[in-house]
Amino acid sequence: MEFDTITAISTPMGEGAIAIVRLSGSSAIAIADKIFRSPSEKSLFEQNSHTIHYGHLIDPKNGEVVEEVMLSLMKGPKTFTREDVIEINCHGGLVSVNRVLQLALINGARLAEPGEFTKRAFLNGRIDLSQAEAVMDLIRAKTDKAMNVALGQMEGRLSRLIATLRQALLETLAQVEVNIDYPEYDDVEEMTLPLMIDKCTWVSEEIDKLLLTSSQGKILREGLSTAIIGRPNVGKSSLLNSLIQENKAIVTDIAGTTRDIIEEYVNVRGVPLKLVDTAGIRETEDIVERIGVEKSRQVLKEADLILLVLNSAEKLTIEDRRLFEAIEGMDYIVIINKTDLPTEIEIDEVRKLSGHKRIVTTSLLEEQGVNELEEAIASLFFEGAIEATDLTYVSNARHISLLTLAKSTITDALEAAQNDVPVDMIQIDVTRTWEILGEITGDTVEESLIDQLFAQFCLGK
Ligand SMILES: Nc1nc2c(c(=O)[nH]1)N(C=O)[C@@H](CNc1ccc(C(=O)N[C@@H](CCC(=O)O)C(=O)O)cc1)CN2
Ligand SMILES: Nc1nc2c(ncn2[C@@H]2O[C@H](COP(=O)(O)OP(=O)(O)OP(=O)(O)O)[C@@H](O)[C@H]2O)c(=O)[nH]1
Ligand SMILES: [Mg+2]
Repeated sequence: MEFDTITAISTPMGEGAIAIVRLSGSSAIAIADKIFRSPSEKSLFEQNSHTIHYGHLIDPKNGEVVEEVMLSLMKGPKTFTREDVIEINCHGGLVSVNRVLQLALINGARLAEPGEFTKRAFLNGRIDLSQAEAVMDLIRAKTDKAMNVALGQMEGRLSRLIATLRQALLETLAQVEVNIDYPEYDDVEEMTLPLMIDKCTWVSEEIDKLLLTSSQGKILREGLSTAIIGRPNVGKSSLLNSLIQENKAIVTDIAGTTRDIIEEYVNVRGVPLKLVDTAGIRETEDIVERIGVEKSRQVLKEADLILLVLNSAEKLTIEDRRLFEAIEGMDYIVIINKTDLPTEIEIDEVRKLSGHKRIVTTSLLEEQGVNELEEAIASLFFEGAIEATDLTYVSNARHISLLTLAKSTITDALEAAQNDVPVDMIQIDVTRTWEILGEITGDTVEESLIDQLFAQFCLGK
């Protein structure tokens, strides 16, 4: 496909020693040639692809030197976008980068939309939609594991699996057509239904496997939403601070210190946590504190994991017991804090209240027990997890919802086939499944959705 030539700043604005302005499109080299002069005065058209050149940017209107740069020349189709690509490495700093961008714009390039370079890689067939989405996930990845999931998807793992499933469905549909067109087989249904049942069962099982990875995949991507709860003054904010190894949350000996929700991302032994420090939960007359307590209850509802903090130096209270009730059935770890003080808490009672759940004792003041807690979090997450490396994870909400939809249409097809529903009815469900799976890779997706997806990218990507 032929597109106009786009340009954008591909590095963060106003940060860093060097910045990159990127151009892509059929006139990228011509535009660069107009504004770039190397000491050898050789035209860029005479240079080989994938070479880098030192020189100056010159304003062709007045011959003035605009910048000193390094320029990379990459001729299509072996480029990020499959088009001719020029990358100008200029000095960092807002003025320099903007000058270079202006020069490119004045000389025939158009300002790229967010994600438009990656969109071209998609439109020119170098990557499919799920791979393009992985590029975005990669930028946003907060941990090694999240990055590996994105890399796997970018390399086309999910795409290949989806393509295999679609191919199987297509072949089944083709075979059904053959059976219908050649009715020398006296019973089309008899020929066709077992084949359909067989293939639909396989596709359905594969979709199930993918969906099974989705909760872990989503957590790797977005972080395990982890709420720190407990009565006022037990050490919740101290816990947040020691997990993130910074003093983000205010810690005082005044009960009711934390009134708003504090959120922090941390990487605990490869598990990304979105940690939420909450206001201590108690009945309170203070209006500000009460709003905080209400929010804490809300956070509690949405959490994937609860860290319940108790005070070792006090007897269990009715509020502690209520908290145990509130988190029943959820994943939680009990932390008995302040073990440096004389023990008052009824440990056996805590064991009973928490059932089989793990209990960790800490003295956050003396920095004791944090390692054990980290271990408990990591083992909870990876417990029973299948070998993470050779799994194709699904982590993207759009993909998960499409897979769920595909699962329901293939189940419809399967049930119909098992109940001797006429073949042409089953064909509709199988075709629909094929279409839905195609939306993941972008084969059967609408243009407006494509635009919307790429618009979420950062500028210059
Ligand atoms: N300077 C710079 N660094 C960058 C990028 C970039 O665009 N520019 N990337 C941007 O995100 C990433 C690298 N990703 C890339 C992916 C594919 C191709 C590419 O040219 N693919 C060709 C194969 C080239 C070959 O075989 O030699 C192709 O698939 O046809 C280039 C970069 C990270 N670093
Ligand atoms: N002795 C002792 N004191 C601790 C320990 N951990 C925290 N503290 C102290 O307990 C007090 C309360 O700690 P915070 O972390 O603010 O408690 P919180 O649960 O966030 O309290 P609220 O925000 O008021 O609900 C502070 O004075 C801490 O220094 C510990 O292990 N031992
Ligand atoms: Mg607090």
